[in-house]
Amino acid sequence: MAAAVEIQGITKHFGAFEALRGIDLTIGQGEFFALLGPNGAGKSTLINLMSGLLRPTSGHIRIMGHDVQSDYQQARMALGVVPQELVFDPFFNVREMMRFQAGYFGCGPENDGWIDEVITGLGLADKAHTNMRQLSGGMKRRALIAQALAHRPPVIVLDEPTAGVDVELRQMLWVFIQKLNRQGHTIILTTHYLEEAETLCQRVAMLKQGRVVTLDTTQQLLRSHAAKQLSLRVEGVVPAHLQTMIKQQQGDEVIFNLADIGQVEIILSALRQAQVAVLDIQLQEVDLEDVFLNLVGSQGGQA
Ligand SMILES: Nc1ncnc2c1ncn2[C@@H]1O[C@H](COP(=O)(O)OP(=O)(O)OP(=O)(O)O)[C@@H](O)[C@H]1O
Repeated sequence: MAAAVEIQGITKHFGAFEALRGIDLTIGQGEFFALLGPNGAGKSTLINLMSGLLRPTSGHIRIMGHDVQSDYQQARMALGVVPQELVFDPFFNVREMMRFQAGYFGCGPENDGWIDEVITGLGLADKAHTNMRQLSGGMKRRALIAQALAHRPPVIVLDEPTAGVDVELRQMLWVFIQKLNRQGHTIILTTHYLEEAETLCQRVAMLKQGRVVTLDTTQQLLRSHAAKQLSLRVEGVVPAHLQTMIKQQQGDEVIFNLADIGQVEIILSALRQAQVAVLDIQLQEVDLEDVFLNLVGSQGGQA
């Protein structure tokens, strides 16, 4: 698979602080890729390096084969970044803003069909002639997504695109982005909604303190981090030899990590022998959130 994004030996220091400590990552063309990590892990810094807003301390990034520093114009044209913050030009309406943005990347009237497709796909059709400053917060968010897509970039980066947006926009955005992905666009997503990454993304990189701590397919990550969990309500003290399998214990509720389904019988018979009564049983699938917390912890960022 040809590379959409190649990140080689990237470090980024802010003074003495090392925000990125050597990132190597290749994202293939047509992938739907998740970049995950706790607050401060370095996701936005990496995205700002990809878009050329920041310069790396060392290393190289290429977008669709174009070096972000030595071939900035081509690299930037290949990339559409939906930023976290709502920053917009208050003087344009939605369509004008998109035309202006596309024009900045050298697109002319031939691009208008695409602009209409994006406006419709994001549910902005009846707001196309509304001035940006008159849009509600949710509509502004849609318009900013549209703006990032205006020049039809092959690589699309979505930095927390659904933070604080309503369910309707979230669903509409994902239907549209999945359609673009099927058409061949590469999608890179950072999100705190891990179920989104689990549903949408084929591969996941997890960042912690400026390093990639895990890089794998979503399926493999879920498979390799204990396929299931057994949640029990018990009366009595769980025997010591089962303690290493316990993921969490609160009051009478105990959650066990299962490496395989055969361990259910082992746990239940050990409890029976120890005369611990089982009041309730639930078998649960592990989700990406469990994997994430296992690997990076909730305090995985850097102070
Ligand atoms: N301009 C800057 N000057 C100094 N430190 C910075 C600067 N930009 C980012 N940092 C630091 O670099 C680290 C990584 O920040 P970054 O914003 O990339 O994290 P993040 O993973 O995107 O976090 P979040 O999920 O909160 O958006 C943080 O500790 C942050 O404080």
